Amino acid sequence: MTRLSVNINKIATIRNARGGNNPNLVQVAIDCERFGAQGITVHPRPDERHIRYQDVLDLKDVVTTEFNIEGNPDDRFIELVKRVKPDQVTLVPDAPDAITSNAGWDTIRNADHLRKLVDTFKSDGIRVSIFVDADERMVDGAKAVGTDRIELYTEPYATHYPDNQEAAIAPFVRAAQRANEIGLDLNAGHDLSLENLRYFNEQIPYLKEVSIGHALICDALYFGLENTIQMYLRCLNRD
Ligand SMILES: CC(=O)[C@@H](O)[C@H](O)COP(=O)(O)O
Ligand SMILES: NCC(=O)COP(=O)(O)O
Repeated sequence: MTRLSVNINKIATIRNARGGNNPNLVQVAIDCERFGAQGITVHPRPDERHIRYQDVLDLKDVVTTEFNIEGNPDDRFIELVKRVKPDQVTLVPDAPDAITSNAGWDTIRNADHLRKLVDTFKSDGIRVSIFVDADERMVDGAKAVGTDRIELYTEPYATHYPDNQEAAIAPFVRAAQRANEIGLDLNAGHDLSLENLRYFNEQIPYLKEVSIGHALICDALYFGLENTIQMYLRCLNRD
């Protein structure tokens, strides 16, 4: 079964637009779980343009499914994650000024750095996932630094899916097979949507979890949050 973790960054974006507490991020997280989400993902960024560090502390007390914190492991992020002790931390190499995540780690060039990070989080009992492109060398590099999981960066899949599904999925199938062969569990995320999710999940049987934010929150404007989460869950149902 592939689990759906709802990324609530965009809820914080809307809240921050007016400076108050509407929508209430904590209540939305509780409601996402009530509507069927099997995890909550947040991606605090140094400028706190959506998720604030305080939000992560507040969410720790209410998330009852899987809590996944994603981000670039600078000192403040490391301290936050070690304080909150979520179920999973996903390490993402995004620059502070990036509009959104735009690449996976070079797990070979950054091996020493990643190994230390993996050790520090695992020593606190936090599962570690490393964000990587669909490249078997990067998958092998992730395994070598001791991570529990990888998250495949799916933006290239989402971009090419409308033109050629088979070509778009091919590198992801190869990377997923490699991860499975060497005993790495597999997550995926970025720009997954109602259009492209079902095919991705069908083609990659080893998938443990997808984290989805942008498209899901956009869809919720039309279909409502409960309906939308149920629609995404149906895309993940392989029966
Ligand atoms: C790692 C990843 O792909 C997502 O966390 C994505 O970066 C969402 O972040 P934003 O909501 O800031 O775009
Ligand atoms: N890890 C990916 C994520 O959390 C959500 O990415 P997106 O759906 O907002 O592109």
